[in-house]
Amino acid sequence: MISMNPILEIEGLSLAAKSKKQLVTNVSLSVGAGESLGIVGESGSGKSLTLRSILGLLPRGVEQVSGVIKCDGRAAMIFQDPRGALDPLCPVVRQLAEVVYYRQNVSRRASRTIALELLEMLGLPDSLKHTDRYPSQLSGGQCQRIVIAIALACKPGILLCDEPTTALDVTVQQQIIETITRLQSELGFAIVFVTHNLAIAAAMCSKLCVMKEGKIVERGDSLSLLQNPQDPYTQMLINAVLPLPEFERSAGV
Ligand SMILES: Nc1ncnc2c1ncn2[C@@H]1O[C@H](COP(=O)(O)OP(=O)(O)OP(=O)(O)O)[C@@H](O)[C@H]1O
Repeated sequence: MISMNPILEIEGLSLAAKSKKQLVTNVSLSVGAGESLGIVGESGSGKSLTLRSILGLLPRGVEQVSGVIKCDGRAAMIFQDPRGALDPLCPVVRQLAEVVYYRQNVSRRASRTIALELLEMLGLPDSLKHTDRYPSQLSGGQCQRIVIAIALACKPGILLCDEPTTALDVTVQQQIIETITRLQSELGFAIVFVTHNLAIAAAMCSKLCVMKEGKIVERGDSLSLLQNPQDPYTQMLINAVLPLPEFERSAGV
């Protein structure tokens, strides 16, 4: 699965804990400009560590032992817990304007104007524009939209998403996924989307990598991988997606 015109290439990445325990082994992948790649796998399979290594954001106690990561463009990341990604003591519009100011190299006045435009792009209510609100005064979905706006303020060539909808309820999950997809088609950035939810990954991404115990066990186009999974672990993941119950249309129901 080599991408033409790759914006991100990872070659032979291995990560280990300070205790020498191997956490990620020989992971290689590439993502083309404007492409979306989903990384799926159960908890602890190494998805987040792989994603974090792209930005050099490995947690304390984990180190890269081999491999090369080439990212040919700006990368921005959205995390699982939107509230935790925001400063609780700073109004959200000010946080957004601050990133615009430093990343886009514009005046303070222009940074606020651009921040307000980003709020609009993310479909956030007008009330946020007039009164500066703190993260604790926003819903989880609104906080995640602010986090996405902050990521977009960096004008990324690639957006790294680490389970960005896991902490949200299902209807808000759907809205956030639609928002990311819409912005991708408007702005053209590539996406790496990490999730344990195969259905979400397949809906969002044209290509998938399946990770198990720190290794990629299968990869391919989303549709063919779902229709014809080769690895028993991928088959198990697909079978684990619960089907909707069929409602009986019996008399009186
Ligand atoms: N700071 C750390 N020190 C030691 N081991 C760690 C550290 N952070 C993560 N690990 C281990 O690395 C492995 C991979 O973790 P990672 O967070 O990448 O998994 P994941 O697939 O993203 O899981 P989840 O879906 O639950 O977030 C796990 O076994 C985890 O316990």
